Amino acid sequence: MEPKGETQWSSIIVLSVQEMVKEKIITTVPPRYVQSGVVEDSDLLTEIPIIDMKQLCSFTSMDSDSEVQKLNLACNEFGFFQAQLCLYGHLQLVNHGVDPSFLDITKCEIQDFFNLPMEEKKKFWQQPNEMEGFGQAFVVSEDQKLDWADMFFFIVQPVELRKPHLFPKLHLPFRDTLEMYSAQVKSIAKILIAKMGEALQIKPEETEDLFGDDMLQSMRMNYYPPCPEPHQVIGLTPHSDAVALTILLQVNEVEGLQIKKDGKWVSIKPLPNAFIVNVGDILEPPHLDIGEPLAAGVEPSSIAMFVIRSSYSSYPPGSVSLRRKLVVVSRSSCLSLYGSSTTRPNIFWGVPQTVEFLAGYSRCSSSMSLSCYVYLSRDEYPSRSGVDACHPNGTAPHQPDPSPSPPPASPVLSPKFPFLHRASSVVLAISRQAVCSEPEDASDFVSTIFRGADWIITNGTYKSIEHRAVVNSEKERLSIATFHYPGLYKEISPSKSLVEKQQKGANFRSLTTKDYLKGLFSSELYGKTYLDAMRI
Ligand SMILES: O=C(O)CCC(=O)C(=O)O
Ligand SMILES: [Fe+2]
Repeated sequence: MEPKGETQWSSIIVLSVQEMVKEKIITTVPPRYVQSGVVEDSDLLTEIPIIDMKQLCSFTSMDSDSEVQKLNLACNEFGFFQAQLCLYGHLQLVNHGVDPSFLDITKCEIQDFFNLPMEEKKKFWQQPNEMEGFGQAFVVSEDQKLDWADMFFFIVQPVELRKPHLFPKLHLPFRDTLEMYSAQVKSIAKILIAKMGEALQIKPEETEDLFGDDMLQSMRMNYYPPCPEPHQVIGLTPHSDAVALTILLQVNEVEGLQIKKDGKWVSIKPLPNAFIVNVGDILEPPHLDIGEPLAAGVEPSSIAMFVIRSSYSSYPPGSVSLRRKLVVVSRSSCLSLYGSSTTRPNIFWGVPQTVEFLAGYSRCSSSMSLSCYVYLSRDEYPSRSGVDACHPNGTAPHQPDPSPSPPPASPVLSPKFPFLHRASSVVLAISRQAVCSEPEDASDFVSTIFRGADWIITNGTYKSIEHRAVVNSEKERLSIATFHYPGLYKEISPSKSLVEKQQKGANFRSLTTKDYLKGLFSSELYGKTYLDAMRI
């Protein structure tokens, strides 16, 4: 397999934060790293469920069952109120069978790797139109805020996808160490996925097929330098991992990982030599609560703002016509709601980019914002192109609203609507009222979208958790995340046996891991927006 092209993801090349901190005595944070929402101190500490791998794999069914049950129970702790099994997004893994002295060696060598002289590291730096190597990921615009971190990202498995100038060129014994680490972590991932499948009563053939020998594995080593103003920056932007399963190891003793629990950021205190396992988006459920239509005359309770960026779209231009279904709220009213607690933070406004199109519909409840996206072809919203005049400090200058034009005659998008289209940054607001103003159309519109959302493997069962990394003023922090995905050409879709069991009659979409990743890496990282964007 030709590695190039298959995994041709890219991120704009940026300077090394580690180098910047090393070379200059930095007393204030350069503007590009200053985040608009100052990172607040979190005294909250959470203990995440601990799963004992030895017990999980035990042949004594009693032990093994109870550990599988623990996996299930983890969900209740998170309080995701569904009668189904859910898995708490992060858990710690002990007794995982990886020799602690081997882990110590791995950690030391990762530290040495980041401490190589810049001349050496340059050989492994990202190249134009590449994502792998040293750098940052998800940088899609020259004005985008940057994380206070350097990373080294690369595909490890399958071997034929390794970039020739990266992994094979790593020095020894580091390369061998990583090779062994990769194999050991992969086998843990396989066991965990099999056990999750068992707990969910997914047919073993299904998980084995998806996560077989061709399973994709990548690694991301993170280096977070100390920062003179740690509350002004973010080490790693909030996100959920767009993978199936992440196995994370803290490389040094410095804490910084936080997860979002009940709407608050809480720190995780890792156990020594435990892996932190994180359920990714590919196993995450869609939220199907679409809410009640508003009664006539009732003001909309919420307006949602969304950004969708894209570098590609897979639907034929002009094939979608939803305009008649939606009334676009003026950008001024959108802005007046901007910053309210029911809308997402303002990061969306800070990134000027070319604009394609789109419309979104959302119902914001008090607890969470439910969202979905509908994409309109560019020529349906020509006047929206003013949106790219966003002001970098987080407020967008008001643009005149588009003048209404006659609604196109074509029908609401079909459930077969080709999927995966990420347009350049655009924010539109659609009021619930607007959607509800034409009840028939609205329900058609909404149900079409939500039917389409049923596509991720656990079909509404497991939960990926938003997390981030924060930094401190004293000490660098390092971690290594190993991501696991189905094979590059495997179709990601809800498990068939699970769908049958749940009798939901899901009308789900599927797409290959390759397309999924292509969409992912063409956008800025932010919270669960990628997953949300896939909910069409
Ligand atoms: O550094 C950490 O603890 C988190 C890393 C992470 O979430 C990631 O690499 O996806
Ligand atoms: Fe992550």
